[in-house]
Amino acid sequence: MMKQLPLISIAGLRSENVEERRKTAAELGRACREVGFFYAIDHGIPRQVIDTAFAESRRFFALPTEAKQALSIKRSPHNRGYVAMADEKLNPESGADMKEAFNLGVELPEDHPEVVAGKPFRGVNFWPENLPGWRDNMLSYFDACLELGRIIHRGFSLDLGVAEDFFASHLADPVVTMRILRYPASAGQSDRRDGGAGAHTDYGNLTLLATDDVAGLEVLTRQGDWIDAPHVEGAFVCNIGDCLMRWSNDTYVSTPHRVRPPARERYSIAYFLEANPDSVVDPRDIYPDQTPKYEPVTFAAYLKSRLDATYEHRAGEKV
Ligand SMILES: O=C(O)CCC(=O)C(=O)O
Ligand SMILES: [Fe+2]
Repeated sequence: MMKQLPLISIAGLRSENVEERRKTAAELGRACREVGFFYAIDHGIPRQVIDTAFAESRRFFALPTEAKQALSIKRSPHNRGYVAMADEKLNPESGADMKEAFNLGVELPEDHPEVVAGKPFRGVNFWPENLPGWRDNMLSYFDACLELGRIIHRGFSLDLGVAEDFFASHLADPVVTMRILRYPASAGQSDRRDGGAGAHTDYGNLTLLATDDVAGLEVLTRQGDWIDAPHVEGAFVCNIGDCLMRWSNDTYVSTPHRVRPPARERYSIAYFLEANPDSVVDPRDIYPDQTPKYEPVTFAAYLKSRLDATYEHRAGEKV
């Protein structure tokens, strides 16, 4: 039985030498086919950028409730803003998630033509007031993750046998959801194993998750066992989302995971790298000779269908 997730040094993906890149890509590929999760070390994002993002996250969640509610996701048709405790059910068949979250997307100015046109997922970010430096620090983390996510996709391309830059155009102007998360201490009150975040798969291509040292995340292996995904110093927990599973005609797997109510207050930052809204996700582009298991779909249409199922406040919305 698989007891722990694979740990992969991804420094080789930045090598000039294609053989080095291929070697790392093959390791990634194995993990993505077998469990859909891996720890990435030697990822190149400075520790200080990550530590600062966590410090800023604490600063945000410590704001008074009214200040957070003023930035509510319910005011954004673009999946940005604050999600209050118990407002989300990642597993609709289970209870509400005991967590609060704040979502950021790609930073766009108010006068950006796609923002003006009201294009789905192309809205402005909500920024908290009176937190000097917060925006810049969060955007530094955001940009570092975007670069890392693109590099990991080059590894996926090498492994899947398409051109190394296959995903580059699909990630040129992508939808990204970066979400800072806070799970309150459960104080032994909840015996729901999924009380922090209900069992779910992620929606996009690749998730880069940074955790603090409080345990909670669990992953369902293909053999049907829930295993712990403990914090590993200096590593991102990376996982494949449903969109990449679909794109790769189920070659890579998107794996259910959940967060149990933590013993102590827990913070994490999930970075969901998705695709350009207009990118057509078509398995035939990767495997022209296989029978496609899925119809082509634009990324935006796909994401909308998934979000509508997760949030009651979105029910019946156009975007
Ligand atoms: O907080 C975590 O460790 C995981 C969060 C997660 O799976 C998600 O937000 O999709
Ligand atoms: Fe997740």
